Amino acid sequence: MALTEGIVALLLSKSVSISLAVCGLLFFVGRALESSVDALEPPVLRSKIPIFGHFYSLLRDQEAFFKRLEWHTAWEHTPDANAAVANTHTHLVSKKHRLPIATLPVLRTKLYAISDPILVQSAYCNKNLSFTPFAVRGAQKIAGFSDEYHQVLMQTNVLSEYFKSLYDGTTAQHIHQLNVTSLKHVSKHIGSIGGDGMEIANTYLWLRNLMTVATCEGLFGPENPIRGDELVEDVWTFETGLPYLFFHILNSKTLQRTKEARRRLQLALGNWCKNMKQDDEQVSAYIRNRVGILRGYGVEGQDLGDIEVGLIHVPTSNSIPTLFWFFIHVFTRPDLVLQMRAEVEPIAKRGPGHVATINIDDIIERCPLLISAYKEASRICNGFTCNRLTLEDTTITDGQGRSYLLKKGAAVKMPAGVTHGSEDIWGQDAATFRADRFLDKGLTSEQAKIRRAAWTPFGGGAHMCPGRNFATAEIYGFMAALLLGYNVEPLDGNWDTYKPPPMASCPQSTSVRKPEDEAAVCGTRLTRRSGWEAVQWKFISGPVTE
Ligand code: HEM
Repeated sequence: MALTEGIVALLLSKSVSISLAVCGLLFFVGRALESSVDALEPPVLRSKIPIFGHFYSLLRDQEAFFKRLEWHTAWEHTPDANAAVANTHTHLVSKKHRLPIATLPVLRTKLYAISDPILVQSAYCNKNLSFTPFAVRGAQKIAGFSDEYHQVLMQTNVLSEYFKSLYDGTTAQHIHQLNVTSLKHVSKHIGSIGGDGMEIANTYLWLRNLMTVATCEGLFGPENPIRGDELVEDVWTFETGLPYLFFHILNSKTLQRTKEARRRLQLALGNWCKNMKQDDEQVSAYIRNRVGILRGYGVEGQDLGDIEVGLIHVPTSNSIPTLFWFFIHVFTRPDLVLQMRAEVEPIAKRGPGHVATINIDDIIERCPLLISAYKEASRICNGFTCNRLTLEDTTITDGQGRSYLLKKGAAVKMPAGVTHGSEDIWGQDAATFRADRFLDKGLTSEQAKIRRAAWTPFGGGAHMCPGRNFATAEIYGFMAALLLGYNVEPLDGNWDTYKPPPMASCPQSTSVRKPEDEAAVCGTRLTRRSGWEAVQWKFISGPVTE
């Protein structure tokens, strides 16, 4: 009795009554503000914090937000096993459900989160789901270009021509050229390692700086503007600061540093663009085409550099962390190194003058373990959240023929981190690296189909990454040469005692997780393998050779 009276007194106390009233009000305001949800839309998942709860959690938790959503707990009536007649008595139990897709109310709008691989593919292929509105909104914030140019973007055809030019510039013929030019820079670097070997103080920063310049050599040609240490650092300062530019996060120091780095990059690109000849075939078609489109719309000189900065980080921000994790997974496993080396050895052609030639196409066709190990590394480190906007009411369908209505104007988010880490799809050991996972035998055709649909490091549909074949060729070529020609050891002891750095979570502005503390990544020692002491590397891709 005393307890009941105590509870009643507490409920009637002023502060508790006010709190309950505020919660109640927020609840009803939240529900009143929520846009209506059709019965055919995906099931609604509400946040515990009304109105802006999902928005806040998404900003705070980034990709981890979607991992929490995957499992939804609901109370359900379950038949009582002890009842005399089955189903006559039920009791309520809390059950976890995997949610393949959900509607998340956010303020007055809603977003759909999809984690079922077949639904994800159905969304990628749907023409009513578009990336373009995000590109328009994002471009001005990221590049910081003038309102005048923003008007050009909105009122002309420039954006669709620009996107098309990216894909025209990455057809097979252009990719072969990019592969060979970029890997030539890598060859020069590792070819200069002498008898004493090379000590690298920080493995991540070594790969980052080397591959940033190599990639830009391929893209910009002999007059590549991104060569000096300061500009390479600027590319990464700019890339890391993108969320600050995009969401106007007012951390003045980071924002200021990001804007300063952006300005230096814009000036370097502006100078380079002023001198770039439209018919210079030493410059990649990927860059030439899009500068050509802008020139066609009257953009010239420094203005070109101001806009081009918006994509400067794209070719490096994902490939380099992927290469780093691939490198770590492989070289920390001496047995795997031996197996992969045995696979690569027959494809390297030794010629006169200590030249070893590696053909990228041979790696793709004849090194299944290397390719599987790469895919596995990328499955684990890629946490891309794909964004699309529904331009019209549209439906997508899963593998069992269940369809879901997606209403016009809603954002669609597809977190690859969830599908890449799913134990249902990849097995109980989904969280660990298993080099031959992508060679698994004995899968049913359904399982194999789901795995194919669930590996989406490059996105999908009309906006699937146009640089994917360049990125993978750079990584395959570099790793093949390291496996063949070098012993790779950590500076601080042997690999058995080495602990790989923890992975940071993936911000929405990028696709691949970096090491949590880049500055603390351990160093590596590279020494020449016996029999490969004087080798100089040469790469071939398709018909293109150095
Ligand atoms: C391992 C390396 C890479 C990964 C994981 C990666 C991943 C991605 C992803 C997830 C997207 C978004 C796709 C979508 O929305 O469906 C994308 C778009 C894009 N990527 Fe990559 N990328 C990589 C390397 C590159 C390289 C080397 C280049 C350029 C040479 C490049 C150029 C682009 C461009 C231009 C887009 C925008 C395409 C569009 O919106 O139509 N990427 N990339």
